[in-house]
Amino acid sequence: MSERKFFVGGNFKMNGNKSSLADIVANLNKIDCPNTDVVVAPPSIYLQYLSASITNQVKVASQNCYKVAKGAYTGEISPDMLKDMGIEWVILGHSERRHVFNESNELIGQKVKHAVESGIKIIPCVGEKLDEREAGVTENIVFEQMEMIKNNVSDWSGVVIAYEPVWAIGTGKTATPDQAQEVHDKIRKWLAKNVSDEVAATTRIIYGGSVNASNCKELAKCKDIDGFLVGGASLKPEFNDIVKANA
Ligand SMILES: O=C(CO)COP(=O)(O)O
Repeated sequence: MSERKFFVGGNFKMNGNKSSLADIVANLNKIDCPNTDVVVAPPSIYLQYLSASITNQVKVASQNCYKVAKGAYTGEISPDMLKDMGIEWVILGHSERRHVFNESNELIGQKVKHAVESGIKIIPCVGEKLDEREAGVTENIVFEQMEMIKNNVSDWSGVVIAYEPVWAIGTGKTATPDQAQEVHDKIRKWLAKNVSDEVAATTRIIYGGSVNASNCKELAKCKDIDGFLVGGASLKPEFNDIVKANA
């Protein structure tokens, strides 16, 4: 049994409105899972709405933030602002940020650095595209992304790594438990070699990509899968079952 606390994140992406989020919150408020960290990330305009209406231990995360504290950066929000509003977590480097909004590995590194230094907890995401997996370079891509994260993390205690193979996101094509475990194991060994044995042993590595109530239990059995980052299914009542995947 891993000593790492199970972690389940829900990434709502650009979905939801006051009415649907009220239903989602009613569902989230039924979660009673002290042995699991649960963190949900609504669109930023609803961060406050969610954090004000959640009544249990579920935490709220931003889906993104910028690399400096304040200034002339129209449309951006900073880790300081998130903290000011009581938000403790931020997702960084999600594949949609990387591939839809062309965020470079370098920019993600800068965001990671600033967020960690600002004292906010981060969920940096890594993962290969389909052509990269097919070309046999999954490891190179993931390690390159990990290198950028490592170079910018001064304190690993508030870091949860999300492995999200791009080909599995929103496609219904989940990585098999073996496929996911193989990459999680490689990331953990990479952390041992490049950071420290302690960081490798204690850092949660969560899987994302078409996780749902039917496939989560098998994935959760894998030794190096410490939880999930859930997209589509986090908008549905089945999210509560995913939270209990390791029970
Ligand atoms: O991108 C994801 C979570 O961040 C995964 O999305 P889906 O669960 O919809 O595939």
